[in-house]
Amino acid sequence: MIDIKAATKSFAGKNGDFKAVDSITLSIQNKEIFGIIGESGAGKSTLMRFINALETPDSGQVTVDGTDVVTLGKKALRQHQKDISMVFQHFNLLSNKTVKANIRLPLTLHKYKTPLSVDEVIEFVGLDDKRDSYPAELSGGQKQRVGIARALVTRPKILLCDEPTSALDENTTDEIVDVLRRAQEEFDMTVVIVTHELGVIKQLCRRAAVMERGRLIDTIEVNRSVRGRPELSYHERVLEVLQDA
Ligand SMILES: Nc1ncnc2c1ncn2[C@@H]1O[C@H](COP(=O)(O)OP(=O)(O)OP(=O)(O)O)[C@@H](O)[C@H]1O
Repeated sequence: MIDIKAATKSFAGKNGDFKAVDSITLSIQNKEIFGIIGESGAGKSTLMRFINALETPDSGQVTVDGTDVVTLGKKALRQHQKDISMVFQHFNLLSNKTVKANIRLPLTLHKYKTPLSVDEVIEFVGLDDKRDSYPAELSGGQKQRVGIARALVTRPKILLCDEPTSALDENTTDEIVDVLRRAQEEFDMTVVIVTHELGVIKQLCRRAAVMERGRLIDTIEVNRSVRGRPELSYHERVLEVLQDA
């Protein structure tokens, strides 16, 4: 589905150019939930942004669904980007629009072949009672549900999530992880998730790439038999961590 071959991207740094992504080769399968992990600045977001061509590698190939996305013309690029949605760390909601209007926004910007209905995605993310609220009236978890609903409404083939839970507390993180897992199953998407939170990878992904200073240092099969325990309450987690139970 997604094939990245020897992709490299340099940026200008204080001490001259440096490679934010350094000759990375990676395949992500259709309908997979794939994780990209690494410390801040490792190049995770840049690598993920190759997929929807928000960044273009200086050299190497990025192929999505058989199409080389590096060389696409304007029209084909727009079509490619319409098949891909993003979920952001800080939600990127418009504060002067209601939940419903935020979710509808992509449909007002472009024509999509088979969009979902706004009501359907609002129900899917569990925000029926908040449809007329404004972002300032929502919790962080609710804001991210809006972000996910907005991403789903166009019925994307690929969902790119950039630190989707990093602004959330642990229990809310588990709820959002659950929404993302259900979304992948229900809407049959390939999901790529960039995060530095290992627990999120463990709960969601079958495989994960580990990046360090622009390089792919490992691709790991995640052992999901010992997944996190989202059923624990906040108090139980506090006891588990602080008392090492
Ligand atoms: N447009 C840009 N111009 C210059 N430098 C950039 C640009 N985009 C990213 N970088 C630099 O490239 C490196 C990798 O950035 P990237 O955002 O891909 O890392 P990351 O692993 O996602 O880190 P974080 O979790 O902090 O976002 C960083 O040093 C960053 O400052």
